[in-house]
Amino acid sequence: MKSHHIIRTRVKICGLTRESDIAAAVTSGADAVGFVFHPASPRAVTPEQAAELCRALPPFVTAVGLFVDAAAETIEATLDQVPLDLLQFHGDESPEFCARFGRRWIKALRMRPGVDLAAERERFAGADGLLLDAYEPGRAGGTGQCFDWDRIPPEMAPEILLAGGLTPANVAEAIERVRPYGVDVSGGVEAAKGVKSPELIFAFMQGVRHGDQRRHTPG
Ligand SMILES: O=C(O)c1ccccc1NCC(=O)[C@H](O)[C@H](O)COP(=O)(O)O
Repeated sequence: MKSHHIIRTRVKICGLTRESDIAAAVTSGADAVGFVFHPASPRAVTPEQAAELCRALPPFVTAVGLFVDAAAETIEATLDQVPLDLLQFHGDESPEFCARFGRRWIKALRMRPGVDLAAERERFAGADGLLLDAYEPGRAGGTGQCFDWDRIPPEMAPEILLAGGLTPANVAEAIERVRPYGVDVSGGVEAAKGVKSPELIFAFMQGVRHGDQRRHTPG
């Protein structure tokens, strides 16, 4: 992914399951919505459900499909049914696997101890973006946990999507400190697992706007 001089942090709301979630994300100004095609997740949707939810999406809002070490046939069958703009690979997929679907794709990297971000960035140079998420042993993602943002090399920040434990209360600080290309949230805007809260989505988007003001206010 190319580095950009960012004046507005992009936002993806992940794990939407209902049409009212889409309405809240869209009306609050989210750039992207994520559908989790990982059966073990409490936010999982079927291709049929996701196709229906995509019908509620207006132009200029990106539909992202999230997979965790899914079989190629499963992903292809999903793509046959759902008009996804972008694939998000959240498991141990290789760069070659991620690229084989002829779609734009991003790779999630879990911030396990000792992860070599420079090496991962080189390995996934063909990705359209890298999403950094918290590491919790035995869980693939959506942990609701933050990782230490100081582990992100500043020169990488304009290319990354920051995820993991973001909430309306901490997103402004995250943006000011990390200065990422975008932020990604799931649990922080939920009333219960898999049930998004319109109020929390609006509050999160307000937090992003505050963060954007702070990232451009000289120290
Ligand atoms: O949401 C899940 O349940 C999930 C399960 C397995 C892999 C990834 C999953 N979600 C990924 C995301 O929703 C986000 O990319 C990110 O992890 C943010 O989650 P959160 O910490 O809850 O904000």
